Amino acid sequence: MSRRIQKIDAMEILDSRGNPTIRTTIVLEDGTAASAAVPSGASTGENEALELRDGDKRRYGGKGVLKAVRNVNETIAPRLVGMDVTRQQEIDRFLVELDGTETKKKLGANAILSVSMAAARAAAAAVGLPLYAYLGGVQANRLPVPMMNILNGGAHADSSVDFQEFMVMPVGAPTFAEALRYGAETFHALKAILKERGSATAVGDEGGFAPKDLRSNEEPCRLIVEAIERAGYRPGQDVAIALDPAASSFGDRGTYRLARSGEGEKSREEMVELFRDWASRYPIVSIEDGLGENDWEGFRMLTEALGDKVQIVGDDIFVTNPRFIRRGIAEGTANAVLIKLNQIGTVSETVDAIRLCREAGWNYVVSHRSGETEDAFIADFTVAMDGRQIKTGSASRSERLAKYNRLMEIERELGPAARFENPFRKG
Ligand SMILES: C=C(OP(=O)(O)O)C(=O)O
Ligand SMILES: [Mg+2]
Repeated sequence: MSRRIQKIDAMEILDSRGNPTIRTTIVLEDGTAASAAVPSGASTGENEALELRDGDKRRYGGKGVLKAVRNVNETIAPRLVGMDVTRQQEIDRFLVELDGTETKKKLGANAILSVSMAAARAAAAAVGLPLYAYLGGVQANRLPVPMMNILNGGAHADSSVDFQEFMVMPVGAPTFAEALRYGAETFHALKAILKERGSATAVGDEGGFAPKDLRSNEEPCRLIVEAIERAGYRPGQDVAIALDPAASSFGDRGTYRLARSGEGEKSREEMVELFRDWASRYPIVSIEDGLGENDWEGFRMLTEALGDKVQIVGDDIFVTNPRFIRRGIAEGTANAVLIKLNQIGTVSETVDAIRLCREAGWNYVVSHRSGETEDAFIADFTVAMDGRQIKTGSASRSERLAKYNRLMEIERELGPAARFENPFRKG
């Protein structure tokens, strides 16, 4: 059966914020067809690969992606037709070279990634394997612990907190499906607590609650501990807390302005002290982007202060780019990397970023974007990469549940071979 590419067809679709994004379908000579859709961030890192948008204000306020669609259909497609779709690295290298820019700004990282992901999916279908097994081989049998964002702030909601994400991690669950249940029950308990207080229970972009009446950035931690207990779990042992303040959105280079909560300005030293204090009082196991994307010194200080107890994750600072991750490893900037395929723009380069983490003994967390689609690629990708953590929103909003539900399906499919364990347990 021929695994050669016969046709590539991209189109504009909408993401979970109602903004345009791109979906590409690859059809092989043997008739196999597979599609992939690309997500989009709101609190993007300044060094991310470029998401090409039309800029025509008459369509979606300039956010259309027809140029990216055209780049796939008119520039990429004719050159890839006839190629063996299982040659992922060759396809990705070809796409990178065809673009020829550092940030993929010529063709657009959204255009390029849609082809790269669709190729992986078409190849998996052609060889008759689930995507996780195709990309990960026989060892791809570990399910990740979900990081479920149950309270939203910052760039993802009009709530009264500056910090973007307050997540629960069911680290004590025995299986992925049980972890999801612990997380969903904690989400429901938090809803009940917010209702009792008279707070709003509408949700933000990633499906976490977004109340406007919280008076500090710390209050969500207190409420979440209460929710964990009310759901019948032990804070820290069964369900822990992970944070993504996304600090670049409220400061950088050493000064942080906590305006929404009215907590005022903080230096990098004060931010590090805040996290040290919180980590001593709450069951916090992971802090992502506690400092801004250019505050390498602040990151290093936080890692020095807490890195032996808490996972320090770099998102905006590393942008899934091996160049920045290498610097981080050399300088002790963090001990983990957030992995987002569209920050770098091809499947192969994302795998390279993960390989670097593994070699350095760093953790890595595969992540959704705040503007998502129903595409569950990252669920399979996480299992393929033996990723032990996935961050993909709360237990509400179907674009987030598409990933969690796919992981339940994978766990069921793997049967007794499925593994699941607390990524922070020592020894
Ligand atoms: C998922 C995130 O948000 P966005 O997609 O808006 O960058 C994040 O900051 O980790
Ligand atoms: Mg982040």
